[in-house]
Amino acid sequence: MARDRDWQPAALTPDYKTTILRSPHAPLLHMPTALPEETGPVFGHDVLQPRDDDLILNYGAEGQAAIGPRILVHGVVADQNGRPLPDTLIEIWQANAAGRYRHHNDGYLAPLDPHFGGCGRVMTDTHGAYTFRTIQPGAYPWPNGPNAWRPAHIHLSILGPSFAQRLITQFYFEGDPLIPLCPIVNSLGNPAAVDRLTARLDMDRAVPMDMLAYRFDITLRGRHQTPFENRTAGL
Ligand SMILES: O=C(O)c1ccc(O)c(O)c1
Repeated sequence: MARDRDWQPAALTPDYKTTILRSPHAPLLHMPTALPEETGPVFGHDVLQPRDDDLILNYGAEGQAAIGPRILVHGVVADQNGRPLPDTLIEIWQANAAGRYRHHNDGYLAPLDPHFGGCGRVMTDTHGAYTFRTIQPGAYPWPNGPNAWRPAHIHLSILGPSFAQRLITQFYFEGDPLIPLCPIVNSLGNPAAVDRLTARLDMDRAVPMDMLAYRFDITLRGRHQTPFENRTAGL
């Protein structure tokens, strides 16, 4: 099924300032893929380490949990026909509870957490389902305007069976008042597309006395497809 480019964020959205310089200024070229991109490399369960799906514990010293609200995130990855996709690699990266990334380019004054790395990986199971544990990220300021703040979000990369099959996106948390103020969110022209990037509180999967749960389903292509992050929408 062809990608619906009107559903995806436009590459040039001037309110999101970095798109002005980096969006394509010439018409896109169609580059058909060939066997090398369509057949590999194949990622298997052997790429995962035991705590890759547990961002609460996978970075700190043994037994030291990261600081912040503990959450479980889960969902199903499905294709354009709603068929669940097993053995799909999901990579995760995010800021810590204070809104700071463990990255040398992040100069925000909020502290790093010595026990939080902010990266993880998980494979979908035979039912296309995934689950990981993490810390709810904080909102953070960014240099898009005098007082611009990103809503709390978690980045995901979903890799299909070959390199050319990749969806990179970021999801938000239901009820966050910063969502409608964000120019990156608003580069999605359609409220239904914003809805597709909003994880829902899921009390059925919350773990009593431990953590809340959020559900975020991912659909590749089709009418209800999960939108890309703006910076990859041109791909
Ligand atoms: O592309 C950017 O400029 C940009 C800035 C801040 C973010 O949180 C982000 O996801 C992208």
